[in-house]
Amino acid sequence: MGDVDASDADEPHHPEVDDVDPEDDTPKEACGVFGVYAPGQPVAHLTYLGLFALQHRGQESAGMAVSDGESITVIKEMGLVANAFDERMLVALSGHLAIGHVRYSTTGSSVWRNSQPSYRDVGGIGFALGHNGNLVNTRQLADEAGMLPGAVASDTDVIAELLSIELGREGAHASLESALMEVVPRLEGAFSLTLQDADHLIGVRDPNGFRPLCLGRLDNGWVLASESPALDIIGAVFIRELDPGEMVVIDADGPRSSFPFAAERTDPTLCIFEFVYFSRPDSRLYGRSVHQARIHMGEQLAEQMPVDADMVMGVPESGLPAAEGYSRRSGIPYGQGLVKNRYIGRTFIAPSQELRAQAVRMKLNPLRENIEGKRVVVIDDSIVRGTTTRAMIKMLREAGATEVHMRVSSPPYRWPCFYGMDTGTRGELLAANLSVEEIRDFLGADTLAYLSLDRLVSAIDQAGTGQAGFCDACLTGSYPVEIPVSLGKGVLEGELLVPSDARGRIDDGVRVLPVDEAAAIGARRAEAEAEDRS
Ligand SMILES: O=P(O)(O)OC[C@H]1O[C@H](OP(=O)(O)OP(=O)(O)O)[C@H](O)[C@@H]1O
Ligand SMILES: NC(=O)CC[C@H](N)C(=O)O
Ligand code: SF4
Ligand SMILES: [Mg+2]
Repeated sequence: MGDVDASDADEPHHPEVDDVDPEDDTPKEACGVFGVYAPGQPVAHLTYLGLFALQHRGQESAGMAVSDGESITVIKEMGLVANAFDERMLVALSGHLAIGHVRYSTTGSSVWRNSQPSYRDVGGIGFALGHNGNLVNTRQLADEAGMLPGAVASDTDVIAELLSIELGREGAHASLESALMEVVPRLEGAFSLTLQDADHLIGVRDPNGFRPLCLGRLDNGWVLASESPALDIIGAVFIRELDPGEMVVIDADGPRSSFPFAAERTDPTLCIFEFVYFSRPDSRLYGRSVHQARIHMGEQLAEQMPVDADMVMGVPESGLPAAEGYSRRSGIPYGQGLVKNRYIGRTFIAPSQELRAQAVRMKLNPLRENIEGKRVVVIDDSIVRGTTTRAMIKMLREAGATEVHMRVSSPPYRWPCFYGMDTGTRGELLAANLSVEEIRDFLGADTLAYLSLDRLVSAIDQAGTGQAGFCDACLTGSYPVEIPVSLGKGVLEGELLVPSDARGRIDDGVRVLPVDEAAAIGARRAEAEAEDRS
């Protein structure tokens, strides 16, 4: 197990685990953060439960830091929450304050050293930090602070280092809060943070609010979490979402707010994919039910792209609510056409190259009796590289579907994300270089249609009123926070930088295929054809 105390929290003495399978082509999650301030309560257990509820946001590593007012203990391990902690460990972790983290890496490879929380102890102030999001000025910050190559590998550790430098400046800061006021305005990109020192729990949300963060109340305490189901699971009452650009400090006097960012930087652009795919359906974002929003997406899709068919089915899990909506609006009966193996998470890793072709069948299996002889409308929330969708359609035809009409409850995913989701480069994105008709042909569907952006936004609006404003950069190429010319996951690890190819907008009239992207598409087609032959 990966238990360490604060004194050796930064020693990379654990076996390193390679990056997750490069063949896995489903969208990657954003991380999950959690924090609880609750004197007299088993905060380590509460953090365990909170992280369990956020497991869908990251499955590479899990960790927590617990303070008893004197010292902070950090425990982190590669893998799932259930693997990282056990009862014996949690019982030993007494304290009144804790933070927790589940990781899906976006800057810095998936190794124990980069797992979170990050811990530092400087100038008599020990602190731990958990981060959901991704900085876009990581290299610049590391250079400005004079960090030596290899000193840190993740953007989160850069934040921890900057805080350490501030706390180490003679007479500059008496508290973590004061150091944060200095450091967070220098960060650019996406960051929902939870932090703690011995006696304070702190939450910070970047001025765009790319990633969610909410505040909840326990009988005698307070909770911060990426998503509201993490509050439900520990019996906390949802109070509100933190505002973009807000910092909340919680201690014995309760929570207090401040806004450390320049007012002109505040520009709410919550990731629209939190509604489409990332967040749990039982989450509330911008005061709206994610489940209801997904149902409305399906209804809008039925209005926008109707089709004559016998049955509507969803691709489990996240395609199911939109399928319900499509069925309701179209009047075509809803049925279950696929069963998903519940023990395979979102980061299913194909055990070997040979087994990769079977990977989708291990994840999804058709219900022949429901499909045979039917014209089916298949609803999914998104297609990233399309391998899952392509294999799934083939499976449905083998199970006897006479027609397969694919409907996607979001627009084509054409641009890479730099704000906390790891989708790879443009060359890896199916819709980046192919027309809808070419994608339909590649997937082997009879028809294919995507929900328009206007209708997607209006579906979310139908689920409630209140704050709005979205990032839709992966759909439009319009990035709310500027991306440097080159930005890649290994920006601090000496890897060849991956060109972001991120600027500008799609010109639908002209498709320009850089040589490497054309090669990537060609290779994928050849691979698919080889699969077909086997
Ligand atoms: O680009 P593709 O290969 O077509 O993959 C896209 C699929 O991956 C995601 O589902 P995932 O299985 O990760 O999770 P879910 O069960 O929550 O829907 C997404 O919801 C699509 O179904
Ligand atoms: N997906 C995320 O939110 C990742 C957080 C951070 N950028 C990391 O790589 O650890
Ligand atoms: S680029 Fe896409 S996935 Fe990334 S934050 Fe924006 S909407 Fe979300
Ligand atoms: Mg899915």
